Amino acid sequence: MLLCIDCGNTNTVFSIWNGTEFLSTWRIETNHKRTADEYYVWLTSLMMLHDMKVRIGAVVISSTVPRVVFNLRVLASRYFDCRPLVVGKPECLLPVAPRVDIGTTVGPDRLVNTVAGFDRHGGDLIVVDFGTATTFDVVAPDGAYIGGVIAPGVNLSLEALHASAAALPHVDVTMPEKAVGTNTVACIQSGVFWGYIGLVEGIVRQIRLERARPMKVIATGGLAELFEQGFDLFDSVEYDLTIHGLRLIHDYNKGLATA
Ligand SMILES: Nc1ncnc2c1ncn2[C@@H]1O[C@H](COP(=O)(O)OP(=O)(O)OP(=O)(O)O)[C@@H](O)[C@H]1O
Ligand SMILES: CC(C)(CO)[C@@H](O)C(=O)NCCC(=O)O
Ligand SMILES: [K+]
Repeated sequence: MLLCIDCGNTNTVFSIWNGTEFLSTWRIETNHKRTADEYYVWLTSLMMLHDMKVRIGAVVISSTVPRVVFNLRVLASRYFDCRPLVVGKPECLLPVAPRVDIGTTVGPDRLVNTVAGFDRHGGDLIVVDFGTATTFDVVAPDGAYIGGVIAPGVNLSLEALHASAAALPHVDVTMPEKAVGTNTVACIQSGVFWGYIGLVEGIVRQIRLERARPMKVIATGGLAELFEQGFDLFDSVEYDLTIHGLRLIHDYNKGLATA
């Protein structure tokens, strides 16, 4: 079985692929201090709770936090007796190389989203990921990542307001009833919610103008659903996009190794 690990700046997602489907998806806060032993105890407890008796024989990792990769490598070698495939490392090949400025390192999550989006929808695609940052990945007709947009994430924007303005409380994001807030919380919710609707609309419009062609827009990440309701922003919302891309990249590299 294949263990797919998607490590973001806030959360890390583990998912087990049995060759046909993902059996389970579990989420843990990202923390570079967590040891391989801690990961293993957590993982095996969840497997036992779900009555899963699986043998993991391969691991694929995408990490936007370079420091956590060390302990995840130890996890793979100590407990699963394998060398993990790490997206972004030279030994991990992609079906199509990204076309960006020389010396630029593209976030591995964005490369993975590109591969997954292209597999499901083909090229001329914009993948919007609502994570710690809100990213837009632009996929060319041949499946290459050719650039995109990095905007502050929704929760990050809310935290920044609370942290920097003495009178502004911590607020959870939600869709407000009206744009005109009649109390502080409603004002903040309006600013962030309608602000992000406008941000997505504006960025997509601008990318389409620049590319001068129709571009499909798909969304992923925990908050995609919130922005999906009632608005025509996305052609589809796919929560499993990153994990799907990890599996594809693993299969692609395995195919090359055995070819
Ligand atoms: N309605 C909601 N209100 C507030 N937060 C939400 C809501 N729905 C989902 N979330 C948050 O979205 C997050 C899941 O999103 P996702 O995994 O895409 O990004 P992340 O973990 O925040 O960032 P990263 O992937 O960069 O670590 C969860 O942390 C969850 O708390
Ligand atoms: C933008 C984030 C933080 C989104 O997770 C990540 O993809 C990243 O750290 N990227 C590196 C820079 C880039 O993608 O151009
Ligand atoms: K993510």
